Formats: sequence, C-alpha cells, structure tokens
Amino acid sequence: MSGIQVTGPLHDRYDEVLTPTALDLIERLHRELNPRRLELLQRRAERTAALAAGADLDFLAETEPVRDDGSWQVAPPAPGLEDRRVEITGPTDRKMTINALNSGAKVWLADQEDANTPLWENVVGGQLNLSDAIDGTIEFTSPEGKHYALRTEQPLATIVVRPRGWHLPEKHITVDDEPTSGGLVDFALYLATSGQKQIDRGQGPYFYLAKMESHLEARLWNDAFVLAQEALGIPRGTIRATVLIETFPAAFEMEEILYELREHSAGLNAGRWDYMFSVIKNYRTRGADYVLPDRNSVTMTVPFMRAYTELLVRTCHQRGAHAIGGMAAFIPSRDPEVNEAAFAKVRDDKTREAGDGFDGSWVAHPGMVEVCREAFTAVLGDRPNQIDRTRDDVQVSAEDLRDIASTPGEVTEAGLRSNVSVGIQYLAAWLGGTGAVGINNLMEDAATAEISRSQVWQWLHTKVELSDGQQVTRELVERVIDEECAAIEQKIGTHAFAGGHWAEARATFTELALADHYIDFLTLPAYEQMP
Ligand SMILES: CC(=O)SCCNC(=O)CCNC(=O)[C@H](O)C(C)(C)COP(=O)(O)OP(=O)(O)OC[C@H]1O[C@@H](n2cnc3c(N)ncnc32)[C@H](O)[C@@H]1OP(=O)(O)O
Ligand SMILES: O=CC(=O)O
Ligand SMILES: [Mg+2]
Repeated sequence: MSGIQVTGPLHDRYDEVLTPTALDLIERLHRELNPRRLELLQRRAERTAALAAGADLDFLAETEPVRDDGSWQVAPPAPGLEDRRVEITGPTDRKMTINALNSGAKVWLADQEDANTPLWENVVGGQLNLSDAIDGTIEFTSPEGKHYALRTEQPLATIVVRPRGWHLPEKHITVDDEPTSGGLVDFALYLATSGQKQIDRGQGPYFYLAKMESHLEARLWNDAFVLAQEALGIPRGTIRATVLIETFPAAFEMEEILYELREHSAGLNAGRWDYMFSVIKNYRTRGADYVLPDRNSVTMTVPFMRAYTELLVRTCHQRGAHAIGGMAAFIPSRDPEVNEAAFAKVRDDKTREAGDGFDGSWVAHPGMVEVCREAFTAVLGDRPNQIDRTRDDVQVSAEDLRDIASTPGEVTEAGLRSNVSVGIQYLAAWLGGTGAVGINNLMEDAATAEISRSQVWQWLHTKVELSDGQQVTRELVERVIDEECAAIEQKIGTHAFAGGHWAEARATFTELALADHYIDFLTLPAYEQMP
C-alpha cells in the first residue's frame, strides 16, 4: 500500500503521539533519508568483510583536513546542558520516568535503545510518558498502592532522549509497505510531540545518538535534524545531540563525528559496554590474539579501554564539547557487603573519570546519583564542567586503540557459564517487554547481553582453551546452556519458568551463540519474534 501506514494497535491516547504532523515528518524522513540509511548499513557489512580478510581500522586519510583544522568548535552548551556532572539512564515507563526525573541527577537519558524493548506499547507509550512529564502532569500508582508524582521542590533532570540505533527497523509504521527506521520514528515522534514544549520551557529537544559506526552515519543524523527543524518551523541548531562513541570503528572518527554534527553537537559519551561488544564483533575471526578474557576482567583501565577514553576527552575538549563518562554497571544490593563493594567500585570509576577530565558521567540507579555527584564535584567545585581543560598531554595512536593483545585476564568456565546464564535471562526479560534488568547485582541491558553472547560465539569459533584446559566446543556450550537453564528453573520455580519467555530466550541464545554465521545484533532476531 502506498503512503504511510500505522499497522500497530491504536490504544487509548495514541492519537496524541501519532498525529498527522508526526506521521508526515516520519514519511518525509523515510523518503529522503532511508535509502542512505540502508546504504550505510551495507557499508558496515563491507567493512566487516574487509576486516575479516585482514584489513584493519585506522584514522581516515580522507578526513585529515578536518582533524588538522584547528579553527572549528561545536555549538556552545544549550540551556539545561551546561552542567552534566551526573546523568541517570533508564527506560521510559511511567514509574521509571518519574523516579529518574526526581532522582537529583542533572540529566535523564530517556532510553529507547539499550534499556528498552521496542514493543509497540513501549514505543508509543514512552512518548506519552515523556509528554506528560514535560507537561508536569505525569502520575502513577503502583499495584501496591504507592503513588508517584514529580517533585516540585527541586529542579528536575533535563530530558535527553536516546532513539534506537540505525540498524533497528520499526515494523508497525510502514511507508510504501517498507518498515521505517526505529531511530527516525523515535526521533520524529519525540520532536513532533514534545519538541516545541521543551523550547517553550526554555530548554530544547535533546538527543543521545547510539551505536554509530562512522562520521557518514553522523551526517545522516545531522541531515535528519536539519530537515525536521525546517519542517516543523524550529530554528536550525535548536536540537542538540550527544553521540555515544561506542563502536570500535567510531573511535577512529570521533573528531569527524563532532564536525558533522557541530551546529547540533552536545559532545561525546564513552559508551563502554557497546564498545567492548563492538571490539569483539569486529575482531571475532582474527584468532587467539584478539580474544578478550572473561567480561569482568575487561575493566576501564585495560590499555585499549584507557586509550579510547583518553582520546575521547582530548578530542571533545579541543572542540569545546562535553565529554561524558560511561556506565558503571553496579547497582545497590540488599546484602550490605555486596552493597558496600558496589558503591566503592562506582566511586572509584567516577573518581577516575572526573580526574581524567570527563565533565560528568552515567549511573544506572537513583541510589548511585549521589556518589557520582560527589566524585565530580570534588573536581569541578562550582564550575559547571571542565571543558576548558584540554588534555594536550594525551597522545593516542591507532595502535593504542587496537591493542587488544595486552588485555590481562583468562577465559574461564565460570565466565562461560555467566555469559550463557546472563544472555538467556536478559533475552527472556527483553521478549517480555523489559529491556533492562538487575542480574547478580549488575545492570544488564542490550549492550551487556551483546557482550555475553558474542564472547560465547568468539570463544567457540576460535576454539579457545579455558583456564582449566577444557576446549570450548559446541558440545560444551550446549551442555552449559542445559545446565544453566536448569539452574534458572530451579531458582525461579517450574511454574514461572513455563510461564515466561524462557523457551524462546533459550532458542534465540542458542542460535546466536552457535550459528556459523555471526548475527550482527541480538535484537534483530528477537524483534522478529515480537507481535
Ligand atoms: C550500557 C548502557 O547503555 S547503560 C544505559 C542503559 N541501561 C539502563 O538505563 C539501565 C537503567 N537501570 C535500570 O533499568 C534499573 O536500575 C535496573 C533494571 C537495572 C534495576 O531496577 P530495579 O530492579 O527496579 O532496582 P531496585 O529495586 O533497586 O530499584 C529501587 C527503585 O529505584 C527505581 N529505579 C531503579 N533504577 C532506576 C532508573 N535507572 N531510573 C529510574 N528509577 C530507577 C526503581 O524503579 C525502584 O523504584 P521504587 O522503589 O519506587 O519501586
Ligand atoms: O550505551 C552505553 C554503552 O555502554 O553501551
Ligand atoms: Mg550502548
């Protein structure tokens, strides 16, 4: 059928989001930009094939003039984005929206990516919650009778929305029978529903841009911003976007990404979990020297992670942009000892980031807001940021970014078991509509689950030997899947196990881990299973 169609169900109030203005904007964005999105996704596949054939990542020769030109800077910080010392992230369900805005954080990353399952009800319902939050009318009563509303006695966090990455489709909105881009849909729905309201409140429509792999992908976002602002009569440059440098190829194009978005840029963020996933993904067939050890051994102080974050701060501050730190995945626990260790780890992480020059950082939980604030305030004091601290002392080479071989640590059976168990538990939650969960006192989301399933794939296909001498084989992985599923069933009970999405989660994880051909994103086969 030609034209734009909404094929998802139209529940109560959906007409407030799926307005003619929003749908016209999606249709225009799709017609003008979707062919380029598909071409850029194809370029990703070509680069992966080249890497598998022995090529390597490097800084680009063709963009050297951009890097050498010291005259350009990004736009000055927009209202509400000057001081970002603590940013909380989380999905846009009603309760979490209120809790995040009330948390005392400076910024709330309202997540439609790693922490969200793009169930139709989450896609549209999340926009309604954002709109109600901006109007100040959002309220919620839990099944237990606890009432939630926005606090009035303190400033609320500035809202920054993270649309889906370029790889994800939205099947419930089609143009000429083609699925649209999940990212463009999230962007257009937010801009059309809440953009002007944010401007009227003295802020603006702000975004985090996820999982990009090149400056050409950043240019596509910039073109979407220019088109949409013009279409809605919003002055050019009102939109601001912070780009997550969270793919291995993007680390070689940080400066070019800032340049492409410079009139809309609000800086860069070091998205460590997807970054680790992307390193595994890009070097997955290169043999033993490129195998990363157990996930928990790959800390932020190993050489290749350190190189990437140091380069990010230097790049941002040279161009007048914010550098925002990443997510320490530890969340509070009821066990006092575990809790104390979690807080100590988050404190160390944020203290290191603040000392390195970051302007602020992420937390996954309201309980961690204060510890992050303290670590940054110890360095910033009353200053809103430390953008003026240029890190001229930092020199990072392409070899430093590619130095995977110096990562210390082992691949162990416990690491294999943990990857299998976490991957299956996460997929079961995701398929049930929840995109972030706490497992073993760690926040798990799409990025961390991608690491888990990719490590199993890489260890199997590289025939890795575990620290106890066992080789990772198909039989071993299948046995571990059996045993870990049995352990989950025993823990949660047979009834809950049968009633959840465990069979599909197990089947999807098995396909992802054992397939001969590596599947690019776990969310792609999982999304096909969603209504
Ligand atoms: C790699 C990346 O991309 S990181 C960014 C993406 N990931 C995320 O954003 C994950 C964000 N964090 C979360 O979703 C949650 O913290 C979870 C799922 C990990 C744990 O949540 P819970 O199991 O509810 O934790 P817990 O029971 O300790 O929560 C206590 C309270 O804090 C609230 N809370 C916890 N995390 C958040 C959050 N991120 N935002 C808002 N509220 C939160 C809970 O809703 C709960 O509220 P209540 O007491 O009113 O019921
Ligand atoms: O989005 C953040 C990440 O670490 O991945
Ligand atoms: Mg990410």
